[in-house]
Amino acid sequence: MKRKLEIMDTTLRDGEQTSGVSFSVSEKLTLAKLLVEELKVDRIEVASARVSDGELEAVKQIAKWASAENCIDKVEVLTFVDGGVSIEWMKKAGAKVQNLLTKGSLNHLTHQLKKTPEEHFSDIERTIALASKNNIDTNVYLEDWSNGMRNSKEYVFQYLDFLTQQPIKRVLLPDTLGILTHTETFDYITEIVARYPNTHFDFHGHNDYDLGVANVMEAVKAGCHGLHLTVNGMGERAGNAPMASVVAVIHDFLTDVKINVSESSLYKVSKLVSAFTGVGIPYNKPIVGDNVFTQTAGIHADGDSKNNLYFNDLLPERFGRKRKYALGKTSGKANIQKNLQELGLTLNDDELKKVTQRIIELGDKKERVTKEDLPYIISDILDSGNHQQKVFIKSYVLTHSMGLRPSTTVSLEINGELLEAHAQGDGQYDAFMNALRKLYVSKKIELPNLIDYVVRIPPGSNSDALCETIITWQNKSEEFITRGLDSDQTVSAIKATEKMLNII
Ligand SMILES: CC(C)C(=O)C(=O)O
Repeated sequence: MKRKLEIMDTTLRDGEQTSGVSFSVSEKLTLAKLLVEELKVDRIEVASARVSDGELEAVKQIAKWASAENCIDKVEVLTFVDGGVSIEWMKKAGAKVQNLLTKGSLNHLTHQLKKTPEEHFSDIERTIALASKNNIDTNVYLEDWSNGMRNSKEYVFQYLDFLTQQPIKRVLLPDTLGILTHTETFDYITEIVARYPNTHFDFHGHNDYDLGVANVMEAVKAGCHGLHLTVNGMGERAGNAPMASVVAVIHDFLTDVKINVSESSLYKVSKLVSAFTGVGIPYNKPIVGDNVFTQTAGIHADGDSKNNLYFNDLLPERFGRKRKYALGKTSGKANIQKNLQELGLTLNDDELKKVTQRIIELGDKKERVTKEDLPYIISDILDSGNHQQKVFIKSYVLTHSMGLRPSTTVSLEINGELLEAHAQGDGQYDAFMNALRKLYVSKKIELPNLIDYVVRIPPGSNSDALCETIITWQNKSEEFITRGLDSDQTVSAIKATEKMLNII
């Protein structure tokens, strides 16, 4: 039978200790509901007592909602050994579970509180009794517990001997400074769980050495009963163990425990927290980063079509996401084919080769191409293929300087003959057209009139790779359109113009 593991989310308390982050009252309420109702965490720590009027209002609103939903016991507040001030604050807020911050290392106790263990224990005992009297349940944090285990183990066990006799619900073991290795985490928690088999222990891991997830894994293996996590790993300094990675690790590797958290809501919650905090999610953040389900190398896309050779157990669909195939220098035909399939498009070999070539060229220019850009590239390539090219724009110089009229020098090859002209205009493109007109007048050819000029970027594309210029021309009574595609707006107009020169 699987052992139940409680997940406590502390995004709204420790997560808010991320430098520069502050949630508004309504953001806290929205996230509290989402964490409990949709992500289905067991408990949420929503604030520190006494911090501000805003925090009091946030906890009041969360407590009101949670009471109405019969889940007030899931809402926890960090409190202090302060002679009852935090308890009064809890009463005003309507919260019913306090996470009391006490000292888990002799170092903190003697240097910060300047008390003896006995004095500290009796202050704690009074605080717990006062809470009970006011119908408030108590969990107890042993701040700096990890250092305590390393440097003052005797104190930690003296304290736990006392604490486990108190009317409390849980003991919370923080690696406050994120100093533990995974082996230490395993050894310390194994020792503690063996010594106090009837006590519920949570582990609260920080990520200073990027060992947050590894330590949490070892804490679970060692028998802890609950974990403290934050969405996107937000939190003090390097943050806390991140919710999404830990949930995936538990589901895939720690199969003797069960958790309630819903994998398919992780991405949505992660995005919302990022939007509320303004803290971006790194592209490569496991599970929730933008790029983590994107195959970039063509060989991977090819392998995906052959018995899913490049899949692992982290299937994007588990997390409400989709696999993507990047378009760029290294992506190759297989990635393009995967994107074409999604768009419902097919190309022959020659067209596919040309599209691949164009994407490689854009990649060389450091441009990022997306699936939404593809129809534009294809249309540009198919369009170019329709005309026998007899005019080539060989080179041009466009100048645009403050206080001077824009000017262009352009050199053209027409049926093998090289011609050059210089002109000024009201803008760079106007100067370019004036130079072309000069060249064509010398050949007694009248160029069509430009009657409409539209610039757009492929809709839905979130890349900055491409821009399309669509020009409508009038040649005597006939109207026609040419299009140019490039990452540079003026160049896209020049490409559309070169097409016109090859049509007339
Ligand atoms: C404030 C305390 C509980 C904390 O977050 C820690 O010790 O890591």
